[in-house]
Amino acid sequence: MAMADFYDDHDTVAAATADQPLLSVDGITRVYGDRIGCADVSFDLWPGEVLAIVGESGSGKTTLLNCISSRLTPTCGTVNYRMRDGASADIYKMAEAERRFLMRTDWGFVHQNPIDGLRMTVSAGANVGERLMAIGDRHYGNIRGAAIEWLERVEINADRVDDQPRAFSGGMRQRLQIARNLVTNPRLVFMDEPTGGLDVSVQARLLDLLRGLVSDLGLAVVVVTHDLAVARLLSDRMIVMKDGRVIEAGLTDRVLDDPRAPYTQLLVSSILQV
Ligand SMILES: Nc1ncnc2c1ncn2[C@@H]1O[C@H](COP(=O)(O)OP(=O)(O)OP(=O)(O)O)[C@@H](O)[C@H]1O
Repeated sequence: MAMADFYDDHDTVAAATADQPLLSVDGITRVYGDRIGCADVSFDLWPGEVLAIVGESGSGKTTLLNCISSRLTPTCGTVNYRMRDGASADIYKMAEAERRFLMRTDWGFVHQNPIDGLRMTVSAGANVGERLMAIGDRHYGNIRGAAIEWLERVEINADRVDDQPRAFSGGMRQRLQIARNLVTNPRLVFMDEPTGGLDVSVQARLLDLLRGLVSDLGLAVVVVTHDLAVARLLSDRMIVMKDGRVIEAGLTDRVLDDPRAPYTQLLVSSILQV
């Protein structure tokens, strides 16, 4: 497929496939030797839907996120993604180049630590512009213009465009990482503890910004968090993991207001007591 054709007919296809899942995860299991990372996880993610994966440390959240975002090959199970042309593709049967293209364009991945998702020794503008170049944009003026527009959208002053992220605060770096991910207009963004490691007031501002962007752009998101407040604010639906397995799933408000599994009840009540 020619890069320039990538976004053509997007709206037509999006309308035609709105009643089909964007991502279908079926029986995903990943073991590390005899240790279970995650076991037999299945769910569908719909276009524009935000799904939170919650659970305590070691419950398998990151393993699952990496398996469904093609960063870690599962031991068994399948992940099917509905491409922009409407066809469903098994992400582990794609050619490597096709998968990499998908990750640079239609998907985003926001790491907990912005250092893992940014290039620290190139300018903020280049960090954002680089993703546009990956989809074939070669016009310097356009790229710089889009980068500045995105910096402003994530509340970074345009006059910081030539600064390197090394000179940014933790919150600014995380917002820059978000801009870098969103500039290609992805349909699906994976986030691993996007507000972890930040001060509480910085977290609140970032969450607010993320919530606005997700809703304005109609993004589908899978967000891993151990923080139920993040799940409450961002997600429509959530799955609760324990020892690598899903022990409860449902609409976020339902799970948090009326948890059914004893473990979820414990999680929820421990937060309420804080
Ligand atoms: N590379 C690895 N090698 C061996 N075991 C691993 C590896 N990565 C994860 N595990 C194990 O898999 C299980 C799930 O870990 P995982 O990191 O997915 O959990 P998590 O819920 O994301 O935890 P955290 O919130 O602390 O990041 C744990 O028992 C962990 O020790």
